[in-house]
Amino acid sequence: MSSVKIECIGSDRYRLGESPVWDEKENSLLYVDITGRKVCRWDAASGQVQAVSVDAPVSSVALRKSGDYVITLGTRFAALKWKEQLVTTIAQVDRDKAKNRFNDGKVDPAGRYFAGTMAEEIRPAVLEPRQGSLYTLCPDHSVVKHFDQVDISNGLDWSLDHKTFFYIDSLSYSVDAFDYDLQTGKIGNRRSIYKLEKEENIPDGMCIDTEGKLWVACYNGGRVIRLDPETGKRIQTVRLPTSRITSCCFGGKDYTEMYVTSAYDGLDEATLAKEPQAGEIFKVMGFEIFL
Ligand SMILES: O=C(O)[C@H](O)[C@@H](O)[C@H](O)[C@H](O)CO
Ligand SMILES: [Zn+2]
Repeated sequence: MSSVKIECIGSDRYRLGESPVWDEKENSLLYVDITGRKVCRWDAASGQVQAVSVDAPVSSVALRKSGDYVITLGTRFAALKWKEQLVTTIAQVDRDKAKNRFNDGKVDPAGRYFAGTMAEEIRPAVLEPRQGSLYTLCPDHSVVKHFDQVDISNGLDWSLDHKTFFYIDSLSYSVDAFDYDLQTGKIGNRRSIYKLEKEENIPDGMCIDTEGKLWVACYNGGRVIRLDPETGKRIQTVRLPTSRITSCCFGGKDYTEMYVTSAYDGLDEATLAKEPQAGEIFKVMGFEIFL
């Protein structure tokens, strides 16, 4: 039996909340609203949210040693100076695909920013297929392309021993693994480790816990699921009060809380009435693994 407790942080709702990242030094949660074109920062102590508006869909945010951030903005990797609200382009991808944008991204244990792209959605999860690619922004600002033919590049993370890279292309309904070489940043030997069940719907963002198990946000599935990458089995389900669950990360004191983002973009009036919490950011507490 699961005894988790779910709260929402603040009362703000986001069109397409994504990319939660815990900033330990600042005791804050960073996240984005992709279609709302905002990078947000929730201060855990005060409960206040600050936001920086940007001029294109912003799909992920990563912490920099300097204290500022790198973001994926449209088809660009860009630096964001928070106080100055200043955005400067670092690199651009998919120049031949005018309608593409970046989607989820995350930094590997050696400081490489992995992020993938996708075509513009006509409505959520409906788009021209195979237009996306997976890229890495290296610390020297060079960009590496790993592969193309991606539908919706989404959740990603690394195993605790850094030897495996986990990756989701949403419309494959699969969580995949690759061998990972931390020295070179190269990936290889792709295989599926879990196929989502019908009611779990579309796999979106993901994170890994201290036991090396994966947590996958289920878009249109109203839940996060915990997977054992060794056995390929689902070992826990945590239901959230809204259907469009987009991503998750651990954070808070000692990293015992999980922050979960959600979206309300594309929901019709009737669903919105039934799901008044669509688009909120949730905090999940009371995980058995930390008790
Ligand atoms: O949150 C994201 O990663 C995408 O930007 C969203 O658009 C949804 O995931 C997608 O619609 C369903 O897969
Ligand atoms: Zn996503």
